[in-house]
Amino acid sequence: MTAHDTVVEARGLGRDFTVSEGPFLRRRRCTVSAVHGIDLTVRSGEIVGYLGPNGAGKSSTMKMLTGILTPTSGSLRVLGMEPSRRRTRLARRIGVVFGQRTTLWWDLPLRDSLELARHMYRVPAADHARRLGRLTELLELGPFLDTPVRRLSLGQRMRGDLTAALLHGPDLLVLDEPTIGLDVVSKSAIREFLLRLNTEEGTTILLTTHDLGDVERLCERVVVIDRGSLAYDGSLDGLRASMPVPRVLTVDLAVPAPALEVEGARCVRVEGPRQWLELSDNPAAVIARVTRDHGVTDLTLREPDIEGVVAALYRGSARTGADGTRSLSG
Ligand SMILES: Nc1ncnc2c1ncn2[C@@H]1O[C@H](COP(=O)(O)OP(=O)(O)OP(=O)(O)O)[C@@H](O)[C@H]1O
Repeated sequence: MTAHDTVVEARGLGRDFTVSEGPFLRRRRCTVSAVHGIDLTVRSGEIVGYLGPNGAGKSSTMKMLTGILTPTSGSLRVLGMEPSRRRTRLARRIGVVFGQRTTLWWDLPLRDSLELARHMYRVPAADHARRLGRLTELLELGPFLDTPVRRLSLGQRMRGDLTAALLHGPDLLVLDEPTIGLDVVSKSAIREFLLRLNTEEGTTILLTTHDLGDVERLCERVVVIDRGSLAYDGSLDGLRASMPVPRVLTVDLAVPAPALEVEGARCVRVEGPRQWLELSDNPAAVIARVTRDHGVTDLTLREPDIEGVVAALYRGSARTGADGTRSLSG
């Protein structure tokens, strides 16, 4: 596969659901449009974050990409195949991990679960042994390969699920919230592993996440979807620049004081000795001013999380990014 191969090609992709609404006996059938008019091209070797608020249509898109759901409009090709018609063939070339579900057998040792995955994907024994050896090393599975899955921690289970999804050497890895519920160390281990997988094996990765840390560490490109349609496709910096969401500095004063007046900041909340300042200047300059003029016991700087950025996008402040990224109003 060359670097310019297209892995995902969606044009005008849509999925409607028919649902019953209203009180009993007066129920009406109506159509919910979960996804509509999505144009998306993902090229080989990219890591793309697919972001959006709850109910935006992320899972529905992922299910169409993996062939679980059939689109109701538009066209979709994944690795040159129409997913819903070539689900089994496609499954041999993609890996899928849903962070909140496991594909591992609860009562079996991890090693046996992975052996079953080998049979499901019909991976030759020698290939399996080679890949399992490599993944065991990279994901440090050794200490718990013989532990039943039900006794694994969430972080260990996620490493097991990633291994199961990668043993057949897929070209595309689809991840739904891969770090949800994990502690900081486990999150970091998973992110570093995914980066290595991408750079060393060229695996294309498409992931949904609500964690800005995942996006910042992994995704050069983010695609934002809201209310079923594409809202942004470009870099994270471009997204941030196109809608500045203020950073907030929390200041703990030695003694309670009225709202601080500091150049480059605006006090938005006071609670006893603690104050929250929205910054319009660079944080270092504001921190220098605050500590020069006031007795401060602690300072915390909070970056806007991805939900905040996405929410701002839908308060109508989106513009076209300076780096050529685009944003469409939803
Ligand atoms: N099987 C279904 N039947 C009816 N409506 C559905 C079905 N699946 C999804 N929807 C609706 O489609 C819309 C998009 O849902 P989807 O699960 O794709 O969003 P999401 O972005 O993945 O949300 P979350 O972040 O909460 O998982 C929602 O309004 C949801 O209620």
